[in-house]
Amino acid sequence: AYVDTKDILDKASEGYYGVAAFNINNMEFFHAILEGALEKKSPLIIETSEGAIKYAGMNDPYRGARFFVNMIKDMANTVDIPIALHLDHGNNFDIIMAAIKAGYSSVMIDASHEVFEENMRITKDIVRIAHAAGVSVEAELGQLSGIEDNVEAAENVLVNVDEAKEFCETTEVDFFAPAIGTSHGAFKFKGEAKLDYDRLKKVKEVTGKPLVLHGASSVVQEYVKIAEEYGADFGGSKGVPADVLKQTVEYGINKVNTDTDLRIAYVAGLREFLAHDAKQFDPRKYQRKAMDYVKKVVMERIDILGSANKI
Ligand SMILES: O=C(COP(=O)(O)O)N(O)CCCOP(=O)(O)O
Ligand SMILES: [Zn+2]
Repeated sequence: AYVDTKDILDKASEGYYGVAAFNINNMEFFHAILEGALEKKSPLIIETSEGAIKYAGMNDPYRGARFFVNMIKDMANTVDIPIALHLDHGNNFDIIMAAIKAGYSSVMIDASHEVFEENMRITKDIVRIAHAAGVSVEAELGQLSGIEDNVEAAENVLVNVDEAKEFCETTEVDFFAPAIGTSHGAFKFKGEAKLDYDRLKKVKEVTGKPLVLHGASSVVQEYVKIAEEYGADFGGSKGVPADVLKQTVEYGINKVNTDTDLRIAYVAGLREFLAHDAKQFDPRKYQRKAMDYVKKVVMERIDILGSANKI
């Protein structure tokens, strides 16, 4: 069934387990993810960034938003796991409105690069509009290093616990993303993967909200190696280890954003298949291994986060 993201995350917060939010840009990733979630009987959050919506809509965001809603809502209403569709890193007002109008379950307003008061003001406005339309809202405090909402953030700015308390009370966001040391992409840490667990625990205590971890991919070396065997160069790649991920769930993380792990698994499968089969040109065949690797990563992640059989 097609559900509100808030419903999935309130249950996860109650039960102290994590639900992965998988990013997609096309049909094949959606199918591979869905196969995995169905096999694990896990609730499923599908999310699309503004880039994904522009990509699917051939630069018409409302068309892109409708494409994803039609594909996902229709499928969701024919299967018996709860599925929500979330706008990830909403930054552009028109794209947030397009997602709400098209029928997304929830939207993220990411004004985390603004000063605190401004982030709060903008978020409060979006919450009012989204709630009036029955759509739940995510927002973020602090910054992940690397590219975020098209803004180059030089280094990590960790969430301030007192600000988090005031922010969540004032804006009434439904779920909240505290920056605790992760970053987007495949090169998250120079040295050891260290997250600020103490800060996370305090944010959970003072906000009581379902919490979101951005930049949560583990950068699974099994697939990095396969991709590199067939020509990829992912040297120096490092993600959030599974045991660290489990710790964050124990301290209150409930939505776990995962994009890079799926991208690496897919490109590993594609490279491997094409290196061994010089004759195949049917996209339903030459993408299958790539989709199988994505499905495997999805199922492994569901086991790590504890959302199997939680439907
Ligand atoms: O937090 C994450 C993913 O983190 P990951 O890189 O660790 O998978 N996300 O919000 C995914 C952001 C994807 O944006 P874009 O489509 O513009 O590349
Ligand atoms: Zn993110």
